[in-house]
Amino acid sequence: MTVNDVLTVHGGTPLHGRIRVRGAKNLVSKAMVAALLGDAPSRLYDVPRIRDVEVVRGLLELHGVRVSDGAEDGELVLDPANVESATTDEINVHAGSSRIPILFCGPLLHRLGHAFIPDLGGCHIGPRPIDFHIQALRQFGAVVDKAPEGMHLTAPTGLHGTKLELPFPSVGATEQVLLTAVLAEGVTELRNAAVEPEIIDLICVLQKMGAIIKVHTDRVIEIQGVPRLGGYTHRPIPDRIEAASWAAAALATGGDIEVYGAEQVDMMTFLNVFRSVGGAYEVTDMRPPREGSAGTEGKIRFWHPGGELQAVALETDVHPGFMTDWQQPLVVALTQARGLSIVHETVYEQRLGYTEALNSMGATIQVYRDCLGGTPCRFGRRDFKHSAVIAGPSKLHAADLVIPDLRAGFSHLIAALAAEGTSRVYGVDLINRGYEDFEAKLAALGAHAERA
Ligand SMILES: CC(=O)N[C@H]1[C@@H](OP(=O)(O)OP(=O)(O)OC[C@H]2O[C@@H](n3ccc(=O)[nH]c3=O)[C@H](O)[C@@H]2O)O[C@H](CO)[C@@H](O)[C@@H]1O
Ligand SMILES: C=C(OP(=O)(O)O)C(=O)O
Repeated sequence: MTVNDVLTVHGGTPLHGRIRVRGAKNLVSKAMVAALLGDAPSRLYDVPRIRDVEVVRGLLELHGVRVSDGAEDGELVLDPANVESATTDEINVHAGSSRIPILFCGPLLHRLGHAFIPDLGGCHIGPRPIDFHIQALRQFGAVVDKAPEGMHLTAPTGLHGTKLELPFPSVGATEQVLLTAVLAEGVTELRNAAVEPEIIDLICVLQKMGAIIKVHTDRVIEIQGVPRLGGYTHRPIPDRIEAASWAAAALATGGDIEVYGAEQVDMMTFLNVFRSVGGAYEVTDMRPPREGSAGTEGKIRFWHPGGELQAVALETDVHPGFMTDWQQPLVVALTQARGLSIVHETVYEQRLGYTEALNSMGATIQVYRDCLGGTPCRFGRRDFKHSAVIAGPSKLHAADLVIPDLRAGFSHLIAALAAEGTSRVYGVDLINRGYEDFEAKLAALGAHAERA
């Protein structure tokens, strides 16, 4: 953290105005990796300027992919004509910066026959093992060696389709299988796959490149390996996590925010909870251009309609459940709801640590080891405080806060904006990992915040 990595936030002003979300962090970075699999350039639109994109761009360039900006703002052209090896030292510059490097395994094995993967970064919200990834890669025929400096992989006899079943519908492991299976010889069947909208969008990207992928019911995905893939041209799904984060900010501060680019279909579960808490929203669909009239972009307007917010019980879950990344920002709004809200976090075992900071601002949140909900969960009767009871409404007051991870960071920011007085939020640069231009957006919404 640098001395300048601090935001002074003067709270108590409702956020009002409009912002725009671009391509989803959790799709864009994977689509960029997918470009490695093609033998022709790919074109990706609406790429946000966020840290994870910079990391993936750096790693691709180290491996010989020419990445250039296209004519449109946010357009990237990725040319994999000269894929080449990079040294472990060069790659390790990106150690600890993102989770995406693990997805380079399959594409690099296909293109180079070997791969080196640095230690992963990402949010500290539990141990986040990669055992499903390694097990899957081994089943495809990869030899995986873990070393102190990172992970080395080879594929002495190539990669071959296989039958897999994930112990939990992991997003990353499903992507790992997709990015490996598309060029593997033969058929791959993946059971208990994740089916998040970002996964479906990645499948669309791969299909545009020439892949054959069937999504069956009951979380089964079948991939028919093909001998070659071309490039793609793709406009990604919008960032539903960022959209929900601004929605939570509108509710917590008593404000009114129009989120351009937000799409209802990917946010249905969030919208139901938002309405149950007492938030109001209005969906305006995108209008395609017609003869004589320009098209208009879709948006969702989120606002606090006045009156009291109501407590809710919610459980985070894999899609189509309530997404775990929506949890932290929404909990800030729940501190303003009357009654006892219950949150059962079933995806990550340690994603409630940030509630201590909210308590230091006047919230009343108690965390429990028990499962406070009916969704079967891997963390019950173990030493993980993964359920929370939030008693509200609480008057929040200013505090000094240190940002622990991306979504908790955004929730600290919302809490500081909702609180009376002036807070200092340390480590705000972490928020750039997943929220494009968040300081400019805050200013556009009328927030009073300045660096240091
Ligand atoms: C870059 C990206 O897209 N990040 C998203 C992705 O993370 P990521 O892909 O890392 O999340 P996973 O879906 O893989 O993780 C879900 C759960 O499975 C466990 N697990 C996962 C892999 C494994 O090999 N072993 C294992 O035990 C994890 O510890 C976690 O408890 O999906 C998460 C769940 O929607 C989101 O919160 C993250 O924003
Ligand atoms: C957990 C998250 O991301 P990552 O997997 O990149 O750490 C997130 O975006 O909230």
